[in-house]
Amino acid sequence: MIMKETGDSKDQQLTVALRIRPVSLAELEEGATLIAHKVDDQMVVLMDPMEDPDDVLRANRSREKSYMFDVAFDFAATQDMVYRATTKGLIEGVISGYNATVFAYGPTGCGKTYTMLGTDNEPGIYVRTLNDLFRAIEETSDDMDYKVSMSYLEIYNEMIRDLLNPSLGYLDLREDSKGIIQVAGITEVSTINAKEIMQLLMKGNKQRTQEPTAANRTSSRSHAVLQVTVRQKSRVKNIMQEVRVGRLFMIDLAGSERASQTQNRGKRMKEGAHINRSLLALGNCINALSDRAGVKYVNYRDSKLTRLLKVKRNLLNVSYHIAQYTSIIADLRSEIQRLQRKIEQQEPRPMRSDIRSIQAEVQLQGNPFERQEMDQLREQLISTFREQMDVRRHLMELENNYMEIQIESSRHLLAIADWEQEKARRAQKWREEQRKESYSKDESEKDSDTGDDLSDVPEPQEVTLAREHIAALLREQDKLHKQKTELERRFWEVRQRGHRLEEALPWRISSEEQREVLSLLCKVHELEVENTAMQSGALLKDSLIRHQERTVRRFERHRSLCHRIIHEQRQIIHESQLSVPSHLEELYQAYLHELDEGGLDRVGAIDRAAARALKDTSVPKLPPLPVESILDSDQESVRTLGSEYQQLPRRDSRRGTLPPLVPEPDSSEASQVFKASPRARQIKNSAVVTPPPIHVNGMITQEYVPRESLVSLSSQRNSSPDSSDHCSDGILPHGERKEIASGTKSIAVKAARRRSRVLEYDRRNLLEPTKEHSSLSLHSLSESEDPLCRETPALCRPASPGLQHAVSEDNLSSSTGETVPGRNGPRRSPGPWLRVSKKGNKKLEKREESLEAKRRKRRSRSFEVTGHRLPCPKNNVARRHPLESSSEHKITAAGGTHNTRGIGRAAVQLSRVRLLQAQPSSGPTEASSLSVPSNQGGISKKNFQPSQRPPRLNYITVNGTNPHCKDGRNRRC
Ligand SMILES: Nc1ncnc2c1ncn2[C@@H]1O[C@H](COP(=O)(O)OP(=O)(O)OP(=O)(O)O)[C@@H](O)[C@H]1O
Repeated sequence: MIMKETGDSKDQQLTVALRIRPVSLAELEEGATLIAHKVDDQMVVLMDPMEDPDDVLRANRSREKSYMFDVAFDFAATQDMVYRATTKGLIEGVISGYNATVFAYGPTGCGKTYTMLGTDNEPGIYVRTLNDLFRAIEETSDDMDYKVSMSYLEIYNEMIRDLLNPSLGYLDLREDSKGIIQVAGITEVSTINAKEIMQLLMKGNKQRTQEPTAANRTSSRSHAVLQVTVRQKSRVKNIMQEVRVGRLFMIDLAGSERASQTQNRGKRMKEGAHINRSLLALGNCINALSDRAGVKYVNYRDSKLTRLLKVKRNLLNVSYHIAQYTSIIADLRSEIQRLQRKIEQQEPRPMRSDIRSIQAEVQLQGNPFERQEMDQLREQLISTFREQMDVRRHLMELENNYMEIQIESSRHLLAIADWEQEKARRAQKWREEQRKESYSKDESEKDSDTGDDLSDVPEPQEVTLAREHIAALLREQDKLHKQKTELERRFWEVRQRGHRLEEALPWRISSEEQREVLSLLCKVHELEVENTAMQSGALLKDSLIRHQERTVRRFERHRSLCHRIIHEQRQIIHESQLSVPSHLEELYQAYLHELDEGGLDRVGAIDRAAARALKDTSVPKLPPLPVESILDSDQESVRTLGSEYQQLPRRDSRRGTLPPLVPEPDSSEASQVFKASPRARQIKNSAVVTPPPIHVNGMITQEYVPRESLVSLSSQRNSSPDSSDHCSDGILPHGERKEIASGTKSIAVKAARRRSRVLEYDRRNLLEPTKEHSSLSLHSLSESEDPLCRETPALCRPASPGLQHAVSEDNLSSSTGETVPGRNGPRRSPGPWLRVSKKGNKKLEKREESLEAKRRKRRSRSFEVTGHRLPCPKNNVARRHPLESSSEHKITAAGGTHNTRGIGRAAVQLSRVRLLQAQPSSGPTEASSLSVPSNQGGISKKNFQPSQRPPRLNYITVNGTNPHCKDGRNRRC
């Protein structure tokens, strides 16, 4: 019987095969009969040798037994059949680093040695296995480096002897540091010669302890173990070299016997006892290993055989020493050099066909006169093309510089605007202090100490420097503009010259082939020019995308600010239990709905996606540049971009109705303040396709084109020759910028004028017909700038005391010399807020009026600006509206008491909040695009606060796997 075992303890495979030995001649002579019969490939029947048909008492008690095996062979089976069925399949595993054991088990004389060792003519499993093993190694030796060693030993009476060198005596079993059992001092033979191995084995087998027994004349009284070790490692050098070791044990066990049958006595009997004990230990181990329920402990120590066969992990990782790294590196270097030599030896192949070499070939075929003519023409063409390219490149550089100057200018303008804002804030503070002091003094004293001392506030050095820089940048810009105009003119001329040469080709060159070659040359040049134009376009596009992304980020920031303001105001309403007009409530519901739907998030997402798409898209192929508009290639990119904007979903256009941006430090405040400047209008009318202009109270104040885009686009506009008449910078008309630089007028003054114009316009067109509207100019200011105010006046009421802030005492319109109509017009019902204010002191009201009258007389030459700050975020909001002051007279008109001031302050705050929302609004028509269906789902959100939005639940789905096994154990299944 042959058993084979493979794998480690977690994956045992045990195959049991049975071969029925033929009856020997001697046995036949003794009248023996065959009692084992193979029924099929797996079943064997063992007849009852004592069966006697005449024995009536045992007639119905047959002792016939059937046994099942993995494979069953009868006496006709050959050595090769047995080998193939039991052992051949193990070889692949062994050379891959697995262990395997094949052993022959059975009673003495059953044919174990014959099966394992065999004869010269009929070699058994040992030799056949080794033959196939060596063959397999040879087949894979290109990639792997193998080392095969072999040892042959016997275990006799629990003692180990080296069969290849018996003189060594008995050997010990030892376990090394890695837990591998080794036979200390055993002879290991490294050979791949099968014949040699056979001789060695035969020789070793003769050394084996054999004694004649009653059952077998050459009975083996020991276990013979042939151990074949295959070590392998990859031939590819690596830092961590993996060495795999596979072992194959082929064992010819001593025959199990019954003392009664062998009739052994004395020494033989003692041998038999050892044999049986070790076979029992082996049987126990096999049973334990083959127990599928998972036996935790396998007792290998009961016999030397089982200890030797103990299964251990057999993969060794060898960390190579640093010296070996050096050798690996050296190997790799030499490999690189070898490959480099190989590349060098290869014939150089032309990468692409060169137009000039083709031309040379063609020329060789033409006549000398034509050749000369062609040479001349070619030279002319090439020099023209070269010149064109030079000019084009120069233009690109200029445009780039131009853009940088504009960005730099924007930065300085922002610094100036910041200072104006700061100045206004200080003025406001100062006025408040003065006012407080004035209350504690009598009337006569007030006249002497209420002068305007702020005119002497020294300007910080950085602001002065900013003004100087702007002046220098303006000069630089002028210079660049002139250079650019000149270059454009040159480019035009050269381009025309090239065209004329191209047109002259047919009549100057008669050879069709040569004409073709020159045409090709022209084509190549055209492509080069196009390429340059594309690069220029790509640069512009990149810049626009960057600006756009920044704009979106700013919108998002601003949106979160609005959320916060709405939320806080809502809380005040809620806490004060104020009644909210129904239309305002509807708007609020619409706002909540939008939040729920994530509409604004989608807008942001669309923006980002569009920007990404633009970024990812390769530079679009531009159409051939017409000579007359070659310089407008960049504008073409802008157009493309514009059209891409247009293709965005409808919602995207709503961005135009969003509030104005809170500028970032690098953006241009001026471009914001002067958004209605001629320059901006020029851009609006340019070829750039943009969403509809944004109306604030009927006036076009801003286009959708982001401010930063305005800055960058301006350079492109200026690239056309006819742009020279316009302002030379991208932000402001030249004159205005010079004014800023010289500091004769502040930006604030300019903005105030514009604001007043808007105010006046609004008052006339929008507010007066609405009798409900307040006559307070302060309210008017806020309402006039907010479409929401027009639709929902309640929104524009003063905020609760919780939002009170300081109030400017200046009249914006009077400071700019323009009157505000309707100041004394009908007042809006004060509502609950005003009711609160009316509790004020009338005496104080009177005093306030009187003060106001005096102050108006002393009003400074220019208006005073205030810089109210919202609680958060400080800078952005404040900076955004440096000029949004409210005037003292408004307060007076509202009642002139302390309490009324309080109302006014609150109103200022509220109006500021709303200004942020309102400024870029598109008026009523566009504003409608902002509104979303109010609470379509009919869900009541009356008490719903933004902060109380239900948490979003994320469900995590684990696909198909249960972290716990069926058996409940927490391990990977
Ligand atoms: N399949 C076979 N075909 C022909 N002869 C066989 C076969 N099997 C065994 N024999 C012969 O039977 C005899 C006993 O065989 P063998 O020595 O191999 O038995 P064994 O199991 O090794 O006995 P022991 O355990 O006592 O060593 C040998 O002479 C051998 O040649």
